Amino acid sequence: MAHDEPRKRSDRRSDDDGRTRTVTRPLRLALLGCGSVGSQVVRLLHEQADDLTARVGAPIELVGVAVRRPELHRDLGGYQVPAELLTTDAAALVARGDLDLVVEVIGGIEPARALILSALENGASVVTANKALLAEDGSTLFAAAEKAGRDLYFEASVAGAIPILRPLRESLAGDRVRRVMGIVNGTTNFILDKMDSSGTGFAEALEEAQELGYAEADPTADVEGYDAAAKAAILASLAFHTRVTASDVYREGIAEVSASDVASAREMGAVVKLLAICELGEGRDGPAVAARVHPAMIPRTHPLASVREAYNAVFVESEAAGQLMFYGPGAGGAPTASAVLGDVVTVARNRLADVRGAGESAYAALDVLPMGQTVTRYHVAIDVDDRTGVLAAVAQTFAEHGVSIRTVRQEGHGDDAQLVVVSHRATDEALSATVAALRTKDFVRDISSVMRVEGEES
Ligand SMILES: NC(=O)c1ccc[n+]([C@@H]2O[C@H](COP(=O)([O-])OP(=O)(O)OC[C@H]3O[C@@H](n4cnc5c(N)ncnc54)[C@H](O)[C@@H]3O)[C@@H](O)[C@H]2O)c1
Ligand SMILES: N[C@@H](CCO)C(=O)O
Ligand code: NA
Repeated sequence: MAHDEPRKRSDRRSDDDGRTRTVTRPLRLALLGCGSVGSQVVRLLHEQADDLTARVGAPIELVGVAVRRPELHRDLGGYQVPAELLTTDAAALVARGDLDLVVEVIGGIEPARALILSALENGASVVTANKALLAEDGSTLFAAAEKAGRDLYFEASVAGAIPILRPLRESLAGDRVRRVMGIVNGTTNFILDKMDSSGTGFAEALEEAQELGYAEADPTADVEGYDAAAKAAILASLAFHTRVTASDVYREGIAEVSASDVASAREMGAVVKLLAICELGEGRDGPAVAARVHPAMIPRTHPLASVREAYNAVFVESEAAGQLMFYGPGAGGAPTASAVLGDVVTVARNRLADVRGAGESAYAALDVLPMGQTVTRYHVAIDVDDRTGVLAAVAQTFAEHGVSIRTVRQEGHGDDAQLVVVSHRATDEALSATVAALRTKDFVRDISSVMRVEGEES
């Protein structure tokens, strides 16, 4: 059904006493996918129907649920999904033409992308939790929403229940964001927290995360930083009004983080976290965006250091507001469904009022800095010969690459001698060249730990 002419959403009627009242028809919602998140969306829509009606101004009617195996979805926590609502034909459901809202919680690129595009073309607004799709091809979705005059909301796609995209899109729309630094993957935070609190190695901590159901059987997306990189792309796009895709984000996972890295961090009053960092840097032609995901040491006094277990948090620094911290559960069916429902209410209100919320904001169109040009600091633990002049030679190597040293300390003596150097800020290119040069020196026996340091200015 063409949606060029808005369907009539309410009628003005006169009561017997002559007062007019508004009769509003229900808003029709279709759900795509009924797994961890989708099943909780159905539950909340059902259990909170009266409150949602009051908040939106019209009832939200669930008119279809696309699933792969209907026999698995009849009973959702005691609520019987009417059999006639379940369908295995998601494409037909989104194309039926009378939908107001479509919630996509299937995940992945296809068929999610085709279904979202069809939903928008057929006149529905869309709410999605799909970080992978938004980070790969958000601009296609935004353009389709713009063309259709409909909304595209996705709060659940980054840090689950934590309100962070709405603050960036709306609350901070009058400010100038400088940096967004977050722990946006619960699985890896659980593993690193375990390594920190118990001294175990990566493999053992991963096994425990898998036993407790935090990590998937194939943990690649979390452990190698792909999940966090997708979220970083979404955060950077919103914070800096620039299109940033997952492939623009520099990415290193946590598989190489060793028990001795964690112990070394502890020695200097720091903790290792997998950080997603989106910030403004200096490009050749002015300000540019830098977006990266990698393990880093942060001081234990930093707000992000207190984020334990599988929790998420996002630390935002902006010009006028200063420092803001958003903290909470970054995953799980019900917490993620909370974020989805929040978007559903907003989008439903907009449909009733025949207005749109904020669309894509990419007007700044900043360049994205390569990792080599990004400014950071390094912590380097160097196993060295314990003799006169070695410390001076190490310092000389840093100086030759234009990298200034902030602190240096010696651990152990003789065969166990180690120099632990923390640099001042320099480009990643200069810092990695320094480490490469150190590796060639005859007095260097091994470089046992190299890690970036974040959370302090100098
Ligand atoms: N689970 C979380 O904690 C969490 C947190 C934030 C965001 N998300 C995002 O939410 C989305 C859903 O995640 P989930 O954890 O609920 O996944 P899930 O695997 O539990 O559920 C997805 C469901 O979609 C179904 N499905 C697959 N293809 C389909 C198709 N063609 N038609 C109909 N149904 C189909 C699957 O059978 C499955 O039941 C993903 O984009 C994910 O990244 C999840
Ligand atoms: N796998 C993610 C949750 C979904 O984004 C995590 O571990 O945080
Ligand atoms: Na969120």
